[in-house]
Amino acid sequence: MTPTPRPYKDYQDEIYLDGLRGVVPPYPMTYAELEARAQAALPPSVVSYVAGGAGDERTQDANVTAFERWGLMPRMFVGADRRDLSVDLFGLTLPSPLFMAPIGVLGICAQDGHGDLATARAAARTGVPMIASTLSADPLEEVAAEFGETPGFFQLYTPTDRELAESLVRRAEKSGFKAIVVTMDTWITGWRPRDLSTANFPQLRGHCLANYFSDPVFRAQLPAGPEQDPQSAILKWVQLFGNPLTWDDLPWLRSLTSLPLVVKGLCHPEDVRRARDGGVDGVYCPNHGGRQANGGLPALDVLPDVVAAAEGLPVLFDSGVRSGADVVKAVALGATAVGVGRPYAYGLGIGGADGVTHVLRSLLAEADLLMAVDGYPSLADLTPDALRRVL
Ligand SMILES: Cc1cc2nc3c(=O)[nH]c(=O)nc-3n(C[C@H](O)[C@H](O)[C@H](O)COP(=O)(O)O)c2cc1C
Ligand SMILES: CCCCC(=O)C(=O)O
Repeated sequence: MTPTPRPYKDYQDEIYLDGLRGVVPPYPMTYAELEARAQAALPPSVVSYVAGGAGDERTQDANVTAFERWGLMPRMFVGADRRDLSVDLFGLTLPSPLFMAPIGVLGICAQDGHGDLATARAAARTGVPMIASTLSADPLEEVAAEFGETPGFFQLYTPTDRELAESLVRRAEKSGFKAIVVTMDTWITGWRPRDLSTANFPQLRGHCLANYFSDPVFRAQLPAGPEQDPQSAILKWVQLFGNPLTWDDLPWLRSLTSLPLVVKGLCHPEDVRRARDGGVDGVYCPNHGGRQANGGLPALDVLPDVVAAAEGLPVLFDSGVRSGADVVKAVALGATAVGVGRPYAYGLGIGGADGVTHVLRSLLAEADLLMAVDGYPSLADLTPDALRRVL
């Protein structure tokens, strides 16, 4: 089936039309303003958690500036009046390459504490898939129930207890998630000075354990229900959370599900090849937004080698994407789908589901308009040849 091309620029039309009626856009139109407004609206401890990264945050900053080193070459006489941003991923036709990267403890960004549900509603409205984190304030079944027609993916933090991992995956399958994304780079948290100086990390646990507390396998290991004895439940979670997996575990991970299996955190081409040989359906190349390891390469710089090593397997990318132009550049460098993290968390912080919807629609409108102006009517036209390195 040929997907109908979507004019994402319709968001621009709506904003101008509103302007003619005297309506001032309620949400910021640049990332800098979005970040500033969200950081002013959210409590300082939430800001330090969301905005912070590892070490002196050099890698986190480099993720963003890496995009400045690439420029899209404009092409004329193309007549790009209809753009097609659709993408085939795991047998699904997605309306665009954009997706929402998994964000744990997302609830704290929303006024009512239910940020996962609000984000899922924005996914339903925009068609932009959400990868729901294991670490959520709302059980995955309730998050999935908000997706509407938009497919959702479940991100697994693999616990040390295999039975619990299996249970989480079974629940995700039953709830209709369309892929399982296993995150490899965060079985232990990196050195995060902002969280250390506010010492707020332990408090976050009260806001992200709904999937564990609602899990029968987890509950069976507790002396009493988490409702009666939250302390024991949290201690049990600390024991079970981080599994330093090795390649010997990959066959087991693969056997967990017949859904598409994606491995998140792969940046080295040899790891990509090995994961591919181990039967994964997609590789996901981020550096966790610079939150885990400082001093590494910007994620965008490793993307071309990851794409080459993936040999045609879908490559999901995130880390540092802040604009529609960044989405276009990541696609041109070979990403099949492109994720954002902090931008939508900030959208949630300033406007709940509406704020997330605004952020996503703005990214899509900007990407769409860039493809129109520069003469790239479809994603297939966006190849490395479309880019030049800025010297
Ligand atoms: C507050 C926050 C929480 C995150 N939690 C998770 C998580 O639970 N699971 C995961 O795989 N990645 C998590 N990530 C990493 C994101 O999925 C993504 O890799 C990163 O945010 C992308 O970078 P960006 O924020 O620069 O767009 C988190 C990122 C942030 C900012
Ligand atoms: C224990 C990890 C918390 C969620 C996460 O992945 C992050 O904060 O980056």
